[in-house]
Amino acid sequence: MQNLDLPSGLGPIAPARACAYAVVRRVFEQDAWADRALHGEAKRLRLDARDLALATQLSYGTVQRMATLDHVIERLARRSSKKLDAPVLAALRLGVFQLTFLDRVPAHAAVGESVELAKRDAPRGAGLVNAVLRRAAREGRKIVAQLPDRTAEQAALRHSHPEWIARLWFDAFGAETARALMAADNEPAEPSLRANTLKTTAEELALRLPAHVVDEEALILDGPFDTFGAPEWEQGLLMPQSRAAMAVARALAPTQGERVLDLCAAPGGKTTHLAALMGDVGEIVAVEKHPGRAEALRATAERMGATIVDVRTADATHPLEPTFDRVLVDPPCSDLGTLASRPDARWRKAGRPEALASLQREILEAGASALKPGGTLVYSTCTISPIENERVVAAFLAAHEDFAATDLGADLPLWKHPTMPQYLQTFPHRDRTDGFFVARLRRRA
Ligand SMILES: C[S@@+](CC[C@H](N)C(=O)[O-])C[C@H]1O[C@@H](n2cnc3c(N)ncnc32)[C@H](O)[C@@H]1O
Repeated sequence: MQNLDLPSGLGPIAPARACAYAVVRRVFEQDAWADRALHGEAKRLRLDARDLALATQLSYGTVQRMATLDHVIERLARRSSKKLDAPVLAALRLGVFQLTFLDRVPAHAAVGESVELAKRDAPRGAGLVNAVLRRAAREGRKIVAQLPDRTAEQAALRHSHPEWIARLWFDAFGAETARALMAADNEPAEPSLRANTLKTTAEELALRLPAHVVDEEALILDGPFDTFGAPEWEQGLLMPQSRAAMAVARALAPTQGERVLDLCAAPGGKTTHLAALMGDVGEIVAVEKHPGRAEALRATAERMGATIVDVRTADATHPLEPTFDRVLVDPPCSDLGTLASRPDARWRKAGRPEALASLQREILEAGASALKPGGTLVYSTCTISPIENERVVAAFLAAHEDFAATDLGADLPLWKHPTMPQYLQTFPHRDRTDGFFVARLRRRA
């Protein structure tokens, strides 16, 4: 593995581009998570909030558009991208992204700085980077505009998704919706935050941050803001969370003094939301299988002042005694509703919704076993995949006569599922938030 550290004193390379280049290399060469790599590189290069915003746009966009960018590179370089040295490929991807998909980047900056980046890490490839990017400045947009997207395979290349995702959405929702979903995944995610009402209010936070208030908890950022570097984060005043994710704890609607079970709880966006809705009065048992993630969840609960959270490191597939008033089941899923905010996720998933569905069914069964008669259970995923959503709930209801779905679509009519209006299904292209599925079930008293 080559050393990815950039030399200090970056000369003519803008810090945001240096950061984006390092992030792109870490994601594709070291299998790093894009958000963590970005956070680390931004800190190392001491980016201010404005440069961090640009570095985010450049690195996330380049990672998301990888398949389309490689197509352009291969056409212009007349060779397979697999044959290119890693630093050359990273510099080309970053350069072609800017020249082909961004409007306000001067071509000389996109070309010149990519050449400089390649020169430092792979000097012999700099000439190729220069030649390909000069052609990309003239021809890149046309090559992309001419890509067809009639079939799922074509749409996968045009909108830079793995073919299995394109096929899943073509089959489930038809070509038009599938294309719109994929296009939305390549746009920046809505930058929303939840005010931790145990410590502050959305109104108070809006006075401190570049953000406007959506409702009593939700805010949307209007300008650059380094969330994880901000004192408000350290003080536990906020949680980055999509508006769709906020609907989950609200659907469960716990009240003060209740005993609540949260299965598959880390990193804890919903656990801490449940605690806030309960005014930190009652009990939340938060179950997480992975010890490191469970430990991080404890730290998050503490930072956010959620003292009623009892984190247990355990397997959520194990049945429990029916002692809980409310249960949240938020199992692992294919994450297809969050591809805009997790740019590398689409390239990681091996296309195994069936295997996930069987784990989801097991965890839902265990959650149901823990619910008191008369209690409420919410099943949620951050994916757009009928086999993991509607079908899991349908199979569960068919096997459990004492459970019935209660009408969530009536509470949130704009987000109701297109064909099963008792459930919620958000769509990034339609709702400008993550794609979540939420079902609320009641156990007969
Ligand atoms: C979709 S995430 C949960 C997100 C979380 N509810 C939140 O709002 O922040 C799924 C979590 O389930 C955990 N997990 C996976 N399999 C599990 C199992 N069998 N038992 C308990 N937790 C599990 C994963 O480690 C991951 O943290």
